[in-house]
Amino acid sequence: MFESPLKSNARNAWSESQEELSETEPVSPVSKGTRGKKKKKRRQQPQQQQQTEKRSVSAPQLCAEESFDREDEQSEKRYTDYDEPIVRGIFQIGKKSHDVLLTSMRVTWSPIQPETPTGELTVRTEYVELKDVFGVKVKRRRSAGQETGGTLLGITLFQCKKKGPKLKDHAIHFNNMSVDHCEIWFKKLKEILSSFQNRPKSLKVFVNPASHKKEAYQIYRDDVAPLFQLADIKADVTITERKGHAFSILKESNLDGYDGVVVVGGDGSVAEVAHGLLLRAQMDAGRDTDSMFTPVRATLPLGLIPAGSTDMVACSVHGIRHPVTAAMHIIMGHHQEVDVCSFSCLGRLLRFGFSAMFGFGGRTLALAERHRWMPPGQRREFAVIKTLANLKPEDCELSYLPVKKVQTETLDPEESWTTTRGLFLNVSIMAIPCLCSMAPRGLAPNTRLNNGSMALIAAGNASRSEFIKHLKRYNSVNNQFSFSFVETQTVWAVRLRPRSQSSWSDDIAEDNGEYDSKNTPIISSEGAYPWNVDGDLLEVPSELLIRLHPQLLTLFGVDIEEAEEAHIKCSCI
Ligand SMILES: Nc1ncnc2c1ncn2[C@@H]1O[C@H](COP(=O)(O)OP(=O)(O)OP(=O)(O)O)[C@@H](O)[C@H]1O
Repeated sequence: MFESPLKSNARNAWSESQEELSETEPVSPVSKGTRGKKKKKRRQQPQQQQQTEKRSVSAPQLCAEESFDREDEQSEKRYTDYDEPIVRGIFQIGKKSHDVLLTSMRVTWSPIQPETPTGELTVRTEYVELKDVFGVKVKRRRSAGQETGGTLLGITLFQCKKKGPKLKDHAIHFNNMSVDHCEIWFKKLKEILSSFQNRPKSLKVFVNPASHKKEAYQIYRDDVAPLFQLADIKADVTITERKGHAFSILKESNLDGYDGVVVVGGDGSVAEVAHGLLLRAQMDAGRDTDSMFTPVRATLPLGLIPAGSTDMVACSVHGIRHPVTAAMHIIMGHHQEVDVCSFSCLGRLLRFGFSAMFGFGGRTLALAERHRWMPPGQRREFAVIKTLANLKPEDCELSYLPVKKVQTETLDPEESWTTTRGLFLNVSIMAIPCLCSMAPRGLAPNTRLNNGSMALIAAGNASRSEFIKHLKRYNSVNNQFSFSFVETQTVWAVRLRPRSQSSWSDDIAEDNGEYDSKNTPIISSEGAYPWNVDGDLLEVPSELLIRLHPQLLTLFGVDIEEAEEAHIKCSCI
């Protein structure tokens, strides 16, 4: 059936605004050559050509094999290499009429030009691969306020284009006012596009309206939803009302009809949704999460639209903090397997996640959380400065399972653990690189999204100034690990048991004199130690076990090698 007028106002407005683009940029030029002498027999005089053009406009050629004579077949081969032609016709692209051919793999077009007196003709053939096309729409001109009908102008293809590290949408207009002509092209293109299996058709979307500068909904509405509509993706949107809202929906709802889950927010939202998806998978598979279970993979891929303040997970999987790039990865169905950690205490699963920090990282977050009344940037800077001022090492027993040791030895797993006891300013465990503007190469630059291992980065006891130098190097070209007190390991599992007598509640006691007047709630529980797990505060009463689970989750995105350039400098230290 001939679709259109476009279904929603938003879509109409979007599509019609594309009509303003009178000239289409050239896309993927394939040949600039001379097709003169060889093609002489086929070349028509301008009058003949006009007739052909008129005929094609009212009657597009469906390219059944028998519809081409031998010579035509040869010329088609030149266009398509090996691809069978499906339909061929004439469209105006930009200001010129073009001979346009659809095959199952691409749309190819070349301008129809009169022959020169010498018979030489330079033809610029261009094409767009259908694997890069995510939408096709009928293009109509409508007057202001008109919602249906309108003059048919042709069809528009929407292409996903790579520009540096970004993905962008790009419209290519094929103008032809014949309804029959456009109908055939539209139907054929739709058929091909709907056959791409990885591309989602229905998504569950969570938008956290409280993320960062409270712009998540606007980002979704303006940058993402119109692209989903162009790609004919149905989006079931929940605007979360509180922490844990997305988690409870994922735990309890029927997710059968969805091809993926999308979160619009920051790392805290991503962590909540990733944990929800993974926990749901364990529940569905009957895993006992109160034991040393082997987790099953999440069934649905997760898309991340960055709208938070750090967006480390989104940056690690897209290489850039750019909502349109993130949306295009979802639409095109780019899948990236990602390693995930589980965090358990006393044999019980606390949560799934990507990264954890103990010591400086945990204390800073705990302090920032207690000052939620401050604006986010100010709160973080305050917490970093205050924690640095009170910098104290943690007395811990740190054990880890190094990757090499387990691979090369067939020992009892317990004997493979390496254990050290000592004072640590900070201990980080990261399953993914954790790229962010403050650490453009990543907090763990030597780990990859799915290399089957985690980075353990332990900063031992050192002076405040040495520790600050180490932190500052995350935002510079110098190696942040080339300090004698910093040790890195590639590991499969980590156990950390704090042995300090003083828990982080001591920091609160120190802090209370100054901040009681603000009525800041004390969120610590006696004897619990603060961990920063994906930007979320996790209070752990005793030893925490962190295990790596290779490729447990699929994200929409690609593995990137290059980090986003740091545009924002960290001014807090
Ligand atoms: N309506 C809401 N009001 C308050 N908090 C919410 C709401 N919906 C979700 N949350 C919670 O807000 C927390 C923080 O959100 P999020 O991570 O998206 O933003 P952020 O903290 O600004 O960004 P980042 O984590 O990248 O620094 C999440 O843990 C999430 O569960």
